[in-house]
Amino acid sequence: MTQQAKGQFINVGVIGAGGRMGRMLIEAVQDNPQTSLSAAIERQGSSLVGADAGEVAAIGRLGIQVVDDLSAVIDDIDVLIDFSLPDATEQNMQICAEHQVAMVIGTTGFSTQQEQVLFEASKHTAIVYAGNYSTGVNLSLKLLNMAAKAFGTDADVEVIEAHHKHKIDAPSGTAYMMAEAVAEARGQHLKDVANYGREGQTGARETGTIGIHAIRGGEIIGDHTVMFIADGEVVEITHRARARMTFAAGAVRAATWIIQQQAGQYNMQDVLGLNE
Ligand SMILES: NC(=O)C1=CN([C@@H]2O[C@H](COP(=O)(O)OP(=O)(O)OC[C@H]3O[C@@H](n4cnc5c(N)ncnc54)[C@H](OP(=O)(O)O)[C@@H]3O)[C@@H](O)[C@H]2O)C=CC1
Ligand SMILES: O=C(O)C1=N[C@H](C(=O)O)C[C@H](O)C1
Repeated sequence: MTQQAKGQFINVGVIGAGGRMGRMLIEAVQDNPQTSLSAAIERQGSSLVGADAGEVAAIGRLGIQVVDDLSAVIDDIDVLIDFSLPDATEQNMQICAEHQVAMVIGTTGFSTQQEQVLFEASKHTAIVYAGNYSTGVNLSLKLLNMAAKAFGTDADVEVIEAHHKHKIDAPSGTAYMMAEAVAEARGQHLKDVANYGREGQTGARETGTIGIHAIRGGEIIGDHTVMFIADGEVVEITHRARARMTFAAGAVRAATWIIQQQAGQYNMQDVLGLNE
């Protein structure tokens, strides 16, 4: 029987509780009628350890102290939401796999080896992993699939993303997902056709390649545009995030869904039923 069927809250732990997303996630967990914050975790040495998680998120006291050790609170957690750093998420996946605690992962910038850790962890527990938890971006992936199939390689595709100056990885996880959606629809592997930025004597554009470009500045929350540049016409599919809460609310929705799934790796399109 699921937590919901028993009429209880789903106990959610948040990693990176003091981060831009962590604070939003604490608020989103408390806003969702099915979920309740049961643990908030920060890195060792963080000045926030010992603080009240609700006060960190500016939503008032919750009586949950920020801790620096996931293992110490793992038994209090049904689903762990992790938007932090690749190295931290890598360790957390191993702890969750060992304790069979479900995860919702938003961290971007994984190495190939870290993607392998995710694959192994998902044999033991249910994990949603997505570079973007907004409904709009996941819908855009479907539109990109349609556009890529319609144009094939008759259109030159360029992906442009823009984010705040604090972002430490590039291109964004969303830009990768979008480029992958186009490549897959055209029967290509992204690694064979991606062209990251351009500089110097590049030569003429090669048909079938996908250009990917990252802009960083100010406090841009997250903008993505994919251009299909064909002879005589250009189609642009653009998504602009207006508030981080759209990602946080999506991740909490994913938490309410993943608690009912078998071990395995899922994405936000699975959560939204867009893959049915
Ligand atoms: N999938 C999606 O929809 C979205 C994904 N993201 C991704 O989420 C990630 C976080 O983004 P953002 O919130 O802006 O970044 P922040 O730097 O604001 O937040 C990261 C938080 O994680 C903390 N942290 C670092 N190491 C550990 C650790 N070992 N254990 C626990 N906490 C730790 C940091 O602490 P400290 O600062 O003290 O080091 C910080 O509070 C990025 O990878 C970003 O790309 C962001 C938005 C949406
Ligand atoms: O770091 C961010 O802020 C964001 N990261 C995600 C990504 O890398 O795609 C999602 C969103 O665009 C915000």
